[in-house]
Amino acid sequence: MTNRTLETTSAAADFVSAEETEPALAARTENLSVRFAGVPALDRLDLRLAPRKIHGLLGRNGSGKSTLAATLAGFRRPDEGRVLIEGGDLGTAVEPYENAVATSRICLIRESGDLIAAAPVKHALGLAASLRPNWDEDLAGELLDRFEVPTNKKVQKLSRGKKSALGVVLGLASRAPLTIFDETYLGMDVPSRNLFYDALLADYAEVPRTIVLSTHLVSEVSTVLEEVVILDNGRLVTQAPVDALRGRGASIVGPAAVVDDFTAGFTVLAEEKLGGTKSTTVLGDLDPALLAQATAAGLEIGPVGLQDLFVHLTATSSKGDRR
Ligand SMILES: Nc1ncnc2c1ncn2[C@@H]1O[C@H](COP(=O)(O)OP(=O)(O)OP(=O)(O)O)[C@@H](O)[C@H]1O
Repeated sequence: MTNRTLETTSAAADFVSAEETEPALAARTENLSVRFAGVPALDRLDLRLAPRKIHGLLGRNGSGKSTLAATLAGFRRPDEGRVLIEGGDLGTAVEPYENAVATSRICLIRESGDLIAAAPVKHALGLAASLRPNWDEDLAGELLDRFEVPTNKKVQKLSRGKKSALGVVLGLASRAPLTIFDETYLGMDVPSRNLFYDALLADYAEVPRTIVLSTHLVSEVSTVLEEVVILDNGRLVTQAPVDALRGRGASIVGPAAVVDDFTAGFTVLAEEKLGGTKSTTVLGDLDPALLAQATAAGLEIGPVGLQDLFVHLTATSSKGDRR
């Protein structure tokens, strides 16, 4: 056996053992409804979050993302239906609400931070270390340095961006089998958010676990996500792997007149023109004959952008009964 084969075999073995030994939780909702003063924020949701995947929870403002995140984490009791969490050392499926063991395995980081404002940052870190069974002190230190979060300051004295960064540090270093970031990183500037995405992917590769990123910054997170849940008006619009979603349409690029000719009859999601070149994003399947025709006409075909699809799906769904 060559060295290279040996290395490959050992890397594969490491991967398999990480898959088998690292804790990760699966979650599902069954007919889940949550109402505020009788108005549904979540309306009969049935969805599944597979373990060891990075899920995007996408929706426009007020679509129910935060309510779903809080209910998944056991912060809120469903009005109807249920949330079930399973896997890891939890054994069979359990409802997280008022379940101390389950909630210690779920880390929800919210924009509000849920931190004691008057306490120093190091107090928040100490509390997380005592509550989180998988807390990684070294990772926390490394991330605090990277995001330049001062640990002696009181939480309330941090800028919005540094508070968000503290949330990211707490969320990642907790290494919880189900980790949910509810738009926490939105207070961070673009370079810091990029640092977050890099840190998330690097740590996820080391300790694969179930991650949920709730956001409306769809294009920015699209390269990080494996699975997507789209909500609108408290209802599930779609749930699918990112690749499958991207296959629901295509972007066609080429000379404007040729693109217009080719895309006539398709539902157009987006159009962009630069000089004589045009890019049109369409919905629908391009069969092999059409693809061959496009290539012969000198057109370039690519997958549909997640953002274009998101805008289309939520716009269509919102035409119904808005609350
Ligand atoms: N505590 C509350 N009291 C009353 N209504 C609420 C409460 N929390 C949420 N809602 C309502 O529930 C619906 C869903 O809100 P939610 O915050 O879950 O949406 P979201 O997708 O997270 O929105 P955003 O992207 O703006 O944060 C909205 O209509 C909102 O007004």
